[in-house]
Amino acid sequence: MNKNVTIIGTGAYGTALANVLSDNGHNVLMYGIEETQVNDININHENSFFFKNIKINSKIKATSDLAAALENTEILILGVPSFAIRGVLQDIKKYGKNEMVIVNTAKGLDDKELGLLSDVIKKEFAGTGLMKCYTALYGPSVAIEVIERKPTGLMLVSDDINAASENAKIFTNEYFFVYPWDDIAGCEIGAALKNTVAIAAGIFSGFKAGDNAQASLITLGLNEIYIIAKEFGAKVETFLNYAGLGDLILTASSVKSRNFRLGVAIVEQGDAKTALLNTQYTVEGVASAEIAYKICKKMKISSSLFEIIYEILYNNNRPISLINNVFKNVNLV
Ligand SMILES: NC(=O)C1=CN([C@@H]2O[C@H](COP(=O)(O)OP(=O)(O)OC[C@H]3O[C@@H](n4cnc5c(N)ncnc54)[C@H](O)[C@@H]3O)[C@@H](O)[C@H]2O)C=CC1
Ligand SMILES: O=C(CO)COP(=O)(O)O
Repeated sequence: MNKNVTIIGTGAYGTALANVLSDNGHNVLMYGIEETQVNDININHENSFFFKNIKINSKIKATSDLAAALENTEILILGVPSFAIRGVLQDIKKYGKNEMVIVNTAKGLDDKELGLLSDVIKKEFAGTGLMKCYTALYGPSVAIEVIERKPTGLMLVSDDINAASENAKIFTNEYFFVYPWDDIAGCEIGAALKNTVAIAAGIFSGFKAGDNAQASLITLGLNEIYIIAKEFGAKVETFLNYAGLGDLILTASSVKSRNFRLGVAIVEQGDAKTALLNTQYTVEGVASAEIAYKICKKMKISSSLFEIIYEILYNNNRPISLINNVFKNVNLV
């Protein structure tokens, strides 16, 4: 059955998902704060700020009026970066009218409590009557390839596997394959921290560290992510799957990843401070690096990669220190 879907955010990923859901016959309304993007979607059927010369499904509509956007919503997709989630939730609570299936797509953690963003979202909606169930979408899915309708495998995760199964069907089609899963902690920590590993992989690439080194770095990253995620009750199986291994491989090896490209830029521009000043796009791995570092300190977890990358990003340590030190004294599972 066709659903009324509202997407919060007219960014790259929100637009890509709008296209998938519109292809699947659902009624898609995007809410954006950038008037030019809203107009581009409605008038030209493009979101050219993110995707040059690419037409999106002409049935997709956009608005900058949040109350109107939430009028008949059955499925609500949070398509904004992690830093914007708390603010967006307050707005949704103000204007929301119906009980909605929440689908989070932000790949980040909660910087205030050093915990899961899903816990923040669930807590904010508790008692409002606005949340039918909480779900989140994770997996290797760079927006440009989704817009190009290239095959993509993902996981829709929820505490309730039946809710995950039911809502996975809304997204699934012949190029977008969504598998239901029930390990929110594993998926969320995997998705947030793979971005930081991708920055490290970009630094390795910038220094031409070699293919052996890249493969070892990705393996170390997966180990360290799992060691952290285990503390939150994550399942090991999540890390063998699209949300864990899949998204890590993609982001830590593709120049289509903004996190990977930041790592390369850090080497090209000499240090993280300069590269960050020149970065204008969303790079979730920077905030995740600080959160991972603090979680490791708090939980007394020894983490070679996350400690070194934190020092590079936040104390402007020399990027070469990653290559020189990351494989010394590692903690492997
Ligand atoms: N781009 C990608 O390939 C993928 C991105 N993601 C995740 O999706 C999340 C969003 O990423 P992108 O779409 O790539 O970011 P983006 O930078 O392309 O777009 C972010 C959008 O959020 C909007 N926004 C910011 N604050 C807002 C607010 N308060 N109210 C309404 N809109 C607001 C901006 O106007 C912008 O349109 C991130 O957590 C990212 O990690 C997940 C999978 C793939
Ligand atoms: O999460 C992503 C693909 O799954 C997108 O990665 P970037 O944010 O590094 O571009």
